[in-house]
Amino acid sequence: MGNLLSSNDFPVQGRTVVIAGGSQGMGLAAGRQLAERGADVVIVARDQSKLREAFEYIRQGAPDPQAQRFLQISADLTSPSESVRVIAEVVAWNHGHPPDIVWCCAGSSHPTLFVDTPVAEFKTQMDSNYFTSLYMAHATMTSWLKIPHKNLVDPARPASSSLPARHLIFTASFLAFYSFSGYSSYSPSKAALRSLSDSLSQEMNLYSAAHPSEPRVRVHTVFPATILTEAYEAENLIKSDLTKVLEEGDGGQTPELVAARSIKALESGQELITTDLLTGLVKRSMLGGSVRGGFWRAMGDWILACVMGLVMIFVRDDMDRKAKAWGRKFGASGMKGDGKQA
Ligand SMILES: NC(=O)C1=CN([C@@H]2O[C@H](COP(=O)(O)OP(=O)(O)OC[C@H]3O[C@@H](n4cnc5c(N)ncnc54)[C@H](OP(=O)(O)O)[C@@H]3O)[C@@H](O)[C@H]2O)C=CC1
Ligand SMILES: CCCCCCCCCCCCCCCC(=O)[C@@H](N)CO
Repeated sequence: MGNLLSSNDFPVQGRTVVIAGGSQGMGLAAGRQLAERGADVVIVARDQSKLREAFEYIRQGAPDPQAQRFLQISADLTSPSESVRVIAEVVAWNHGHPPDIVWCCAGSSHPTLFVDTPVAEFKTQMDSNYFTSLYMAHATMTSWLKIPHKNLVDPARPASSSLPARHLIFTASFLAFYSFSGYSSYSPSKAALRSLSDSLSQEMNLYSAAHPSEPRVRVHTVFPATILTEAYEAENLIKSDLTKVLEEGDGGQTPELVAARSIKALESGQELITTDLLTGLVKRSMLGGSVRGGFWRAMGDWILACVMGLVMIFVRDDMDRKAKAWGRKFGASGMKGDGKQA
């Protein structure tokens, strides 16, 4: 609430939101804030007891607990058939209607140096970060876009949809724009999400033109920097000291702040969303042909891109120097002291 009605591109009151990875961290914070805005919220994750706790926390945020509905579904989203089941359960629960908004927050990180990373982990990371989102996107898009022919020729339907748009939201990372030592198993999965997001958002033009009476589908990706969650504390236990030094310029944000800024950006219609200044700047050096959201925003991005194109040369150079100095001082493990991992 609190938004000018006319300028809100992301109305959620009375709408159904699915949050994949909604049982903790950023997904949980987003679920709670959307419930506070009047949405019906479905959370999906693997661990049942965390889901139960999260369900209660989200439900308690609802301003209208009589009217608003909530659902928890336990599923491992690295399996494509599980994503199909999740959407089918949501459709059945939602009186035969697909969800209006699907936000993919599931993911994990294993920030060890390349040769210190068990080789199986590279696939695990793609599964956990990229494929969980891709499978959810595929199941969701199928429910939205495979429209029965009879609906298309219904003369009672308006030629141009006045219904609010549907939204598919991915969660990537700062590291999708600029990666560095320690993130070789994680960053590629997040960069792939950005590429998927660009492909899908372009493809949606086809559907909005072919099915003008259906709600438009919008695709967004959020790129958080450090989020101060339990997962972040856990990743720091295996993270090399070198990686910690390289990222020490980023103080981190609470999951609540990341969720709040993401929702605000969605309300203002942004497609590639950053929630902190640093990532916003680095994004400008990497936008390429991604959607900017209007002429003036594009011009602002272009000016910042000139500046950031130069700044990133020095950012990279500085990190290269730090890595070399580290190697000379501590050897190749990336750890301080005798080079043995703690
Ligand atoms: N923390 C950070 O510093 C940053 C995180 N990110 C990204 O933001 C997102 C949220 O991060 P954060 O809040 O820290 O993460 P958390 O680990 O706190 O939460 C992850 C959520 O996803 C669920 N999940 C994980 N794997 C699966 C799976 N295979 N199937 C179903 N559910 C799954 C978890 O529940 P369960 O384990 O029970 O399944 C949990 O609900 C992630 O995609 C992360 O990569 C981006 C930038 C920085
Ligand atoms: C003006 C431009 C200056 C740029 C300086 C670069 C400073 C480094 C910021 C590092 C941020 C790292 C976030 C990682 C988040 C993440 O996804 C992981 N926590 C998951 O494992």
